Amino acid sequence: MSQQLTQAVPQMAISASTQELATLIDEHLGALRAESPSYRVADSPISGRGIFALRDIAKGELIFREHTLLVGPTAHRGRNLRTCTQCYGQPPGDSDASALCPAGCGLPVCGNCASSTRHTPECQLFRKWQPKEATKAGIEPQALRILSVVRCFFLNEPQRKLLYAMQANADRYYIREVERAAECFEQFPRDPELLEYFYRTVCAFNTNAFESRFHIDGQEVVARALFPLAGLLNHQCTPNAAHHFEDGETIVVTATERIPMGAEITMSYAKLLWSTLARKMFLGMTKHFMCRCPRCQDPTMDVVNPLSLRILTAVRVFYLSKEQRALVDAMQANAERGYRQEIIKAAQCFRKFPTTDKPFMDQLFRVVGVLNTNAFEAPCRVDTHETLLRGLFPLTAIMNHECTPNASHYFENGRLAVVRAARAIPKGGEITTTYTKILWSNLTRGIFLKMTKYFVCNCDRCNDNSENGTYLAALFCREQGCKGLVIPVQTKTLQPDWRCLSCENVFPHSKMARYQDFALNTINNRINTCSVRDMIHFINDLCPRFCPPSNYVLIEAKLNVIWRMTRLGAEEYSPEELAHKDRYREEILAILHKLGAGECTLKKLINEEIK
Ligand SMILES: C[S@@+](CC[C@H](N)C(=O)[O-])C[C@H]1O[C@@H](n2cnc3c(N)ncnc32)[C@H](O)[C@@H]1O
Repeated sequence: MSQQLTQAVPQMAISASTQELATLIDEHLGALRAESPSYRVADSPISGRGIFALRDIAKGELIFREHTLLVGPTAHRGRNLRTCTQCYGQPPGDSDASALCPAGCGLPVCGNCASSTRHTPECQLFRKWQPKEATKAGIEPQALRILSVVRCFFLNEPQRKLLYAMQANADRYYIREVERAAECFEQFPRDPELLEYFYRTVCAFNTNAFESRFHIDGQEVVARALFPLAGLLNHQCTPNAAHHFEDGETIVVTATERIPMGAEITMSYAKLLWSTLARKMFLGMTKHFMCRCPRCQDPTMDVVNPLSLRILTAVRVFYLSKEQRALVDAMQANAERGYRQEIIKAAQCFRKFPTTDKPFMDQLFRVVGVLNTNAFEAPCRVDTHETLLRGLFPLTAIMNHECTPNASHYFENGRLAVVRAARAIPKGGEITTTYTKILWSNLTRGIFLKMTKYFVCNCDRCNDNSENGTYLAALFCREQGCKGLVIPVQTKTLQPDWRCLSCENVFPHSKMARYQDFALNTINNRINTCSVRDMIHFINDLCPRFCPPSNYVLIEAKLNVIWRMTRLGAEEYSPEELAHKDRYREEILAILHKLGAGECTLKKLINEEIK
């Protein structure tokens, strides 16, 4: 494939602002700046500024190494948030609460880093803003559950008395349970006295009943049950007793710690791991009280809040030197209003976030724009603890995108980016990297770039609908009896027509997009649920019925098998399975070769896997 973007350009254009940026980057690199670098920052014909070869660069040659300018936790919901925000190791203990800074800033930090000079200013700032708690309450929906209330009619006299002695919060919402049930019957009793009894009972139920979970023949059953003694236990967010159900009719209450004589035995009505805010909302709305236990009074005992954690990287800009801040200011920030949400949502996690300070907020909005346009997610490992960092590497980020780029980058422990030539780069050629996965098809990359990076790529690969004969987008023809390959016709649109290479029939994009989605979902579902062994069978025997072997989704599935088998070790697999893995690897290397990817990161990873 001819590489139009990387052809030598005779004269490099360098505007004053680009020169200023280049100088700032040199200072940022410090000792990592080579004495006579093989590249320079200049104005790019692709977009804005880019990096260009100052001399011929050989394939595989190191182009530069760069440390982060700004780095912090990615703080993705659902990932392990219990990571020290300074050293990225795992704080001791096994709960989120034990990982949080004892001073109350709401950030997870290990014992060593809690008093470090790096944490102190961040801690002071977050405390000044007064962290609230993690948001999002899980409030249980009210269902129509009148049967258990009706059963009270069948209680004997002492049992009824006991029921009447139980607390019954008078909530109109509870009463609606009776009203909604009444609507289901033609002849629901309207006798005021009986209705009054119903209302009282439904309130007692809602105030005291448990949802007991137990198993019958392997099936989980949820029942609504009244246990008057257990119902007497008051709530504490960190209680001294726990309960479980032996079956729908027996509750067992156990002390979780030594309870001294005379002390009140408590249980939790809310889930132990819920945040303070979630617990408050649940208790307030469903149990009608405000808890005042020590945990509710002390937000530092709460779980790690991903929203306030994520803006840490942006906040760290305030601790950079004047020159470093100038470098951040000189970086591109795509004007995507959605990026601001990150700051707005985080601000809501603090009682005193300076939202009315416009210059401060504008600065944060700009920084978060810079981060979203330029930052990388780089894996980092401390001992056995693995995490993803969000790092700003200004020089690495200046590289423009090309779908089969001439340079590859990787990270050393989250804080050092290394950029190498994947192919020979002629003097004056722009040095490019890829923002997408290299094996994705033209359309998939196009949609990803448009939706997340806000541009349309115009590289040679994007303009070749066969992608150098790899046919990564190809699907089977929808015409009966024809098993030909169908590929997109036009290249500069995200909704092309598709044509069969055998029967030449043309299909609308909507039809082929549905087919591609079906293949993607079917294969990805298997990846998520199948063992490696079953996956190999699925790829070899079932996929060929509905997905051409060149399709990128199938190629990615083979890559997934390779990584999973590598992780578990060869001894786990039969010689036949290992032979399939070798075949998949050769197929993928052949595709990379066809694409002209050279010594790209994926090839490097696959070759390292062989070792
Ligand atoms: C990380 S920045 C790259 C450096 C940028 N050119 C600059 O001047 O700072 C990413 C942005 O560069 C632009 N860009 C990068 N590669 C591009 C390409 N192949 N075609 C069009 N725009 C591109 C897009 O605006 C993208 O959001």
